[in-house]
Amino acid sequence: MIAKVIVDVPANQTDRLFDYAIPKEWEEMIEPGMRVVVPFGPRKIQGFVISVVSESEHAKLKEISEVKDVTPVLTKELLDLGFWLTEKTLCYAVSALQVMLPAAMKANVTKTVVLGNKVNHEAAWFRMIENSGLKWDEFLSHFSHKELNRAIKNDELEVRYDVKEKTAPKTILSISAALTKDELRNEKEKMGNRAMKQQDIISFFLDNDGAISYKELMDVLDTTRSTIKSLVSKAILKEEEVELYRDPYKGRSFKPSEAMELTDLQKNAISPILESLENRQHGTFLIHGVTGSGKTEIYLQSIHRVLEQGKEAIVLVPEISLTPQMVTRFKSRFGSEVAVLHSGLSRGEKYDEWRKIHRKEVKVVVGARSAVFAPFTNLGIIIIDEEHESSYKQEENPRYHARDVAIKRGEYYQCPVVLGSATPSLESYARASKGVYTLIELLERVNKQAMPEVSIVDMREELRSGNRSMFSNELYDKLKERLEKNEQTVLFLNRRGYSTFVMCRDCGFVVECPHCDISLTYHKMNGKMRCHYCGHEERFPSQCPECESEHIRFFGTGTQRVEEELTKILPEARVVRMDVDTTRRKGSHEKLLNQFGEGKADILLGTQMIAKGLDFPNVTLVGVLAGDAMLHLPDFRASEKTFQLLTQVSGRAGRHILPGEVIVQSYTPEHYSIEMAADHDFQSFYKREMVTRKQFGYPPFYFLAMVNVSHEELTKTVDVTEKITSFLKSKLSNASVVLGPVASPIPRIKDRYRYQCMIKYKTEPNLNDHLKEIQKHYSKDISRGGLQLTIDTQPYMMM
Ligand SMILES: Nc1ncnc2c1ncn2[C@@H]1O[C@H](COP(=O)(O)OP(=O)(O)OP(=O)(O)O)[C@@H](O)[C@H]1O
Ligand SMILES: [Zn+2]
Ligand SMILES: [Zn+2]
Repeated sequence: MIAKVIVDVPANQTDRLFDYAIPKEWEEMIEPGMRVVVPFGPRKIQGFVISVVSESEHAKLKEISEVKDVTPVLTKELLDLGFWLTEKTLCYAVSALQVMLPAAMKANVTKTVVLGNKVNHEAAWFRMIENSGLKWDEFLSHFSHKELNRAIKNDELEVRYDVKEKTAPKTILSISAALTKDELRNEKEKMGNRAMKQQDIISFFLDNDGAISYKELMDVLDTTRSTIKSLVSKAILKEEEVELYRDPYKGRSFKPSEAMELTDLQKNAISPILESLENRQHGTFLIHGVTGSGKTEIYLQSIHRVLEQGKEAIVLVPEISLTPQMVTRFKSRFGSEVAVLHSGLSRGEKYDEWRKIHRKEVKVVVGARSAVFAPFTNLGIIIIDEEHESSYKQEENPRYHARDVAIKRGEYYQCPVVLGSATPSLESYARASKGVYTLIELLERVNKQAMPEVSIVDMREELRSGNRSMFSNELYDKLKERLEKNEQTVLFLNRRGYSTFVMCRDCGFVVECPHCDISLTYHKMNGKMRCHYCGHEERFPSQCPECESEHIRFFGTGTQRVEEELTKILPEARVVRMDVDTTRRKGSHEKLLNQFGEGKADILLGTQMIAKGLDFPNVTLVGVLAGDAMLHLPDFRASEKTFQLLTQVSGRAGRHILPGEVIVQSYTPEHYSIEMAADHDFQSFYKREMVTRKQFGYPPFYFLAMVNVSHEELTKTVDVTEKITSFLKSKLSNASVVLGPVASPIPRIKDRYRYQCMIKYKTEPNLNDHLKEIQKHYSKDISRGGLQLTIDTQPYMMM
């Protein structure tokens, strides 16, 4: 028998099926979707079996050297999905297959440079490599890529690959009874009144079933390892390795929650979803539900129905709203049926959660983007909460959008896909308006609480009237009022585009990264300036490098500075600060939130990560310090993002009995995205923004594709982008627009220049073929490492 295998070498030349002979002893065993190790040139690499056939057109085949799995890790459905992804996102098949598996299952290939067939004693590396070879990275720290390539071509050097598994399941030595209960009773009687300690242990196994670890048994019975061992040696008990799951939620109990009686609005909203479930028919539903309208309860009750049908559910939640609060809502409703997948888990923990799904030990998975690939085989529903979030798009290969994958899987399983948001993306809302998706509206909050009152403060006015602080008078007064009334405030600072850059007050010089064209950010913690793109660090200069003035200062408003100012103007306020710095440690996110939730703080100050999902009854004021910070990003979605963010943040106030109030500070208060967010007016925003999109030819009126080129040499970068642009212009119809070559908004990162070419089109049936041709044409330049080319068929990052 022959296995057709996709090998783990992401390169143009290897992006196809290779035939391998299956050794006799494995013929029964090998199935599509299993991982194998195969010889490939001089090395051994990992691969995926795609199909098993009886004949090959090639005469002499190498044999598979190792089988890594006992059961397939990818089902037929997922294998097909992988090839669909490959077509759609123009990635290598192996990247598409790999993205569906936890990182721990990726082969860890170590590369070693060893001597080739032609020995060159003169070469500078000869002595260093002679005996055992040199690790790839080490070699390249001494010699250049060019030298390496030349030597490989001349057969003087070779690269050896070794496959190593990254994470093995964790096991623990456990004890269980080796005999039936009757036999155990017999053994115990035989002991008479000797060996009482051993009899205690036997009694324990008479009362309990299953296995228990040595440690636990020793603790419970206050006995010793040797006492237990003696029973093992008499074959009364037996030892076995039991797989242990690294459960990140271990030891925490979740109060069980009951389904709530749905409001009439919720009942209307859920009914088309339930109908789709009963009819076993796929449909995509967009729930446009204002913040606090009870969308989550609808998700929970839909899932409940799915479980009753004996099926499984996937719930996608953006990484930053995958808060302990969110997880608790699912765990307390569905208990141990729930697996959680998010980036806060260690590699091993993710692997364990994945295996629970793979072995059908859970029926619900709650997770970030990649959870859309959960290896269920009887899916009943896929839910995407906060569907507008751009984190559902993966920004590395394969550049997929979780929404597309969800719909593809929903079609396969003939099950509903539910998208939910208070601020749907323009793309989804347009599709719902056209009837491609079913629109479900939920425009009132549960219990009809009013939407919070939003007032916009013009910060230019504040400045004119002499207030130089980052708090407007109005926000200050309201903060003080909340302190007096013992109510809580959420203060939101959008740090993106608002970080602390360093500038000379005399000449206006801004300190930039020497490798990337962006300014360095000042970090108070260590007094250094740091580049957010490449990590480059510098000491804070004592004088301006340009004019030597001593008036060089940091500007902008990081959360640290806000906190400092708060303690100055409101010394009695207890502040919890949540940002990347304070939540780096595992569990700190949860701890800070609990602290706030238990009323141990008056103000929760934070970045994006506090913008959504949080639900605290005592929060009556939300302050947005810089409402327009995102508005001026070079991104056609800037207004949409601003609207979404302001709406989400405002949604944190007055969700329960106490009414809420929101203050948005802005330097451009008249911008429609700010005004309409303040009015909670999604419809008007949608209409207004659609006009702009139509006018400038952006989604959802046009499709986009983006080609990004980067190289260390500027001329090469421009030259390649130029060629690509004119190639596409010659191939595409006149109705399509090809823009470029232009420098990317960040024109240089890590010493590499960046140019782009953007394609706007309505129909281009052959676009992907043309793009593939480009990929193929430059594949040599790419594999030599000089040129980077990324093609995105659905771009979200314009930078
Ligand atoms: N039928 C119901 N009866 C009583 N309370 C409800 C009901 N449905 C939801 N709630 C409560 O209303 C609050 C808001 O609901 P939920 O969090 O589900 O809204 P949401 O639309 O998901 O909000 P957001 O988009 O802002 O996160 C929650 O505290 C929830 O427990
Ligand atoms: Zn200066
Ligand atoms: Zn840099």
